[in-house]
Amino acid sequence: MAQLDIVDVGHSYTPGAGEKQWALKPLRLTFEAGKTYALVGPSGCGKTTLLNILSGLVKPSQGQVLFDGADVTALPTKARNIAQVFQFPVIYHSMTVYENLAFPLQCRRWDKARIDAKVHQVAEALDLDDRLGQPARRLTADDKQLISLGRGLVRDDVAAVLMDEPLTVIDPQLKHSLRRKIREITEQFQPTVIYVTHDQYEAMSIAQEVLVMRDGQAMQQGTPEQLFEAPSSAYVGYFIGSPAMNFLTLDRAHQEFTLGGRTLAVAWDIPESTSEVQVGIRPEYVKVVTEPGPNTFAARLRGVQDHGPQRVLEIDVAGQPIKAKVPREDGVPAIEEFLVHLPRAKALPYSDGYLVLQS
Ligand SMILES: Nc1ncnc2c1ncn2[C@@H]1O[C@H](COP(=O)(O)OP(=O)(O)OP(=O)(O)O)[C@@H](O)[C@H]1O
Repeated sequence: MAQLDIVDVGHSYTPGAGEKQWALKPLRLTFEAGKTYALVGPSGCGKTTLLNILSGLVKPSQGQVLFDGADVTALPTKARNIAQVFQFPVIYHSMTVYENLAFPLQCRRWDKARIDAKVHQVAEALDLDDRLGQPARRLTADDKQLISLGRGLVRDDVAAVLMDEPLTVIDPQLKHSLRRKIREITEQFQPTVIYVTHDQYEAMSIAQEVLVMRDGQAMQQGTPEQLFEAPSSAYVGYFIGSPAMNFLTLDRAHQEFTLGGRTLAVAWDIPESTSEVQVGIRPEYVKVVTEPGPNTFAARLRGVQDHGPQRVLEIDVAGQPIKAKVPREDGVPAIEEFLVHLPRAKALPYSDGYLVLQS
């Protein structure tokens, strides 16, 4: 498995049209060997373009693609030694499940015993071991896609496994277990995986690192925890997490920040020249409390959404709408006006849509 580096890679499908036409704005990225990465973002943000640049399907307008330090930018897909899994299963219907999994290894002239051991290992990980003798054409679309995944993961000599929305055809009921299976398999076999999805849950549950994209730009790369706890922009705060992160506009006098006339006790040091400051706080950290104290603010209940084991309270604080995600057993505040606590450690400063970094 290889480390993949993107060095000042940018791409425009309309060469010569200028910067505004970038499908992928020039960027530098490193995908470390043996890790699983998700590229996530809305339709048209450049995920597939980046994946296709890695696979060699698209030659970038500028920059270099390195596999373990070797420049592969000019190499075609076939010469890059990668495995690809697409939205729809790519399998041989005339072959059995076993033959489908063994085929890429036979092509690489592995000996029979080694192929047999590997096929059984991967089939077991995918829960396909009881169906190895079945003709692949008889399988459901879900199981066919499992074989596609298996074929991608069976070769441990590939530089990387590139997956483009591989769970699109999967029954929603099965998606959850398949995500878990992909996570288990990648932990077991440790391939370098680049996984494209527009679904934040999929990205956060499968990948060790997630790259959030917007308009051909990498907005933030980090672990699921980093993206949740410290979004570097309001965009990432909105895109990751459900409901989205709350943003409340503050009044300020030098380094004193207030909300509806009450002080928000935070240890921020924000330049005076910084325009409008907002506090960003995840709905999970907004707590309904009964006793006034530091960082408690008067709140008014506007509505309640039922999210199964949790409830989302729609609240007004100082005339601004926010949401609180609370365990179901906490119940709904019995009165329309109550207090919410915004914990200092979870309150982050934003200005002009970006996190204001603290020294
Ligand atoms: N072959 C192409 N020719 C011209 N423009 C293209 C081509 N492929 C993609 N684009 C444009 O490049 C931009 C990025 O598209 P890309 O397919 O990489 O995004 P994406 O995030 O993968 O979206 P989706 O999830 O819809 O596939 C979009 O504006 C798209 O319209």
